[in-house]
Amino acid sequence: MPSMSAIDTFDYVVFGATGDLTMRKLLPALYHRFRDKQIPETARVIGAARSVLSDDEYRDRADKALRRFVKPDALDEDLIHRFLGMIFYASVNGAEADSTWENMTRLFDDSVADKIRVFYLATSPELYGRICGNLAAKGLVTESARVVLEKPIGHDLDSARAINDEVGQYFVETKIFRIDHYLGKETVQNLIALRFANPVFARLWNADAIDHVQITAAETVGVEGRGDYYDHSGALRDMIQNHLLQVLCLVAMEPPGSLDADNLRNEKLKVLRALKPINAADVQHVAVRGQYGRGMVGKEIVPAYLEELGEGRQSDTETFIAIKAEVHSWRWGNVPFYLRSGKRLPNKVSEVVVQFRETPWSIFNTKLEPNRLIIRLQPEEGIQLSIMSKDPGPDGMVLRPANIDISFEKAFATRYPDAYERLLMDTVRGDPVLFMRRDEVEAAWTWVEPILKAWKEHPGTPHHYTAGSWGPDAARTLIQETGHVWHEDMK
Ligand SMILES: NC(=O)C1=CN([C@@H]2O[C@H](COP(=O)(O)OP(=O)(O)OC[C@H]3O[C@@H](n4cnc5c(N)ncnc54)[C@H](OP(=O)(O)O)[C@@H]3O)[C@@H](O)[C@H]2O)C=CC1
Ligand SMILES: O=C1O[C@H](COP(=O)(O)O)[C@@H](O)[C@H](O)[C@H]1O
Repeated sequence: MPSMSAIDTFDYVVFGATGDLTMRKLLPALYHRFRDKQIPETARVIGAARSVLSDDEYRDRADKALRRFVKPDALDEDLIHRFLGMIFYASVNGAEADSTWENMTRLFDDSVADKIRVFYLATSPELYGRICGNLAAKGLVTESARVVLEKPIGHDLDSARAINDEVGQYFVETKIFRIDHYLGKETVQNLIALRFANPVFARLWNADAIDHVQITAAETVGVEGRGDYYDHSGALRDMIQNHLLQVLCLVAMEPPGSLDADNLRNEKLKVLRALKPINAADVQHVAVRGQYGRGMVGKEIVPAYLEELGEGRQSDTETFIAIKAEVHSWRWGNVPFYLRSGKRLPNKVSEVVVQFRETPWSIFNTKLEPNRLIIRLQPEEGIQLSIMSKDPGPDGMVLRPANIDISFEKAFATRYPDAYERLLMDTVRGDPVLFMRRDEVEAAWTWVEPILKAWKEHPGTPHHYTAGSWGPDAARTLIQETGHVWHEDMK
């Protein structure tokens, strides 16, 4: 995979330039790359949205966003000033052919034909096809142009296919970058290193040695200002269909022949296609959905989901989900993969827990805990291996679990770039290895679709959980049925 070396100059056009994602993630990511001298000063960032703003008015918003979302120690007045000078704004409705496209096209009048041009679509996905069609009709899609599609790609399999078909009319697959920011996280990429650069794990990575795997993405936040989007989406679409399934793929895939994009993505695709299909009758046994009520996260009393949505709103959208998945392959036999994600949980933590099988026989009086490999994706990125160890002392062979603990922060003493920094640079480089191919996205939708359908046909109320707890009791029961416990309950 490529390193963070200087990249060629480019024009980066962001549709959705006034939105939350651009302000919170994209502009800070570009600023950081500029600060590290990766982006040349001849590059341009062109914001596009319907709001009518001058370049300076938009720069003013960008300035505020940087001061709010970049850590103070990375803010430098001279750098900010120079970075803002690279930003332009075009007021245009990307979905309308007869909108004010001249605001954008004039910015390219003098542009060199082969300058790299990236169109990043940070709008609602229903607009992707129309925006691409209009870009093509206005002559903006040059040989060196590529398009970045934010997740979610669609709302279900049909809409994902429709978006892929539409965008595919204007960009060939190799020029389409479907972003899943989890793949840009250093620790998620490190799963590949852990598995394929360390034979000690490689030889144990199968059903003979592994009892089960837990993949958790827990958040303390609620839906913040994104209630309208979230209520239409829910945790299954928002987190499982993309981020957690991508992590599962990296944990479960066979070794790719190389790190070439298609080799890697072919292996991930095989995992998605090997997931045991969930039929309608199974849904209630393998998937638990929950919605948070009022509670306490840390020291803060927080409102219920319905209160956050707004007065009088009713909703059966899930803010928590736990699923038992199985990968039907020789390697994984009957190893359950438990996936779990939720908002308003006690801690912000994303992790993979690989629990190994118990010893076949014990010569000790102490109960032996199974070995566990905990890959902490965020925060406090690192790896922990819990092993049974002799308790020091004269009392004989008393054993207790102890941890081999690697903190990446201590081991590598470096700043962890935000996932978007890496991914945005890859879109300029034209490197698709950390982006989802069309068939992967559609395979992921194919797997989650029966759950979505079952919930639609039998709406029911999601299980209640109190904000600040680890989700509904039913999630505990789901995993206990196969004799397992969630990681936080093991302690
Ligand atoms: N926010 C986040 O943390 C994440 C967001 N995403 C995805 O990114 C996308 C954007 O999310 P977010 O920033 O939160 O959304 P927002 O609602 O905050 O922003 C939407 C943006 O799109 C612009 N817009 C809407 N319609 C048009 C149009 N017809 N032509 C041009 N611009 C338009 C809006 O500006 P205006 O009204 O001025 O046109 C605004 O800038 C969504 O697909 C979301 O699911 C994915 C992961 C995380
Ligand atoms: O894509 C999304 O991810 C975030 C969680 O990302 P993380 O990097 O903080 O783990 C989630 O809050 C949001 O709802 C979802 O759309």
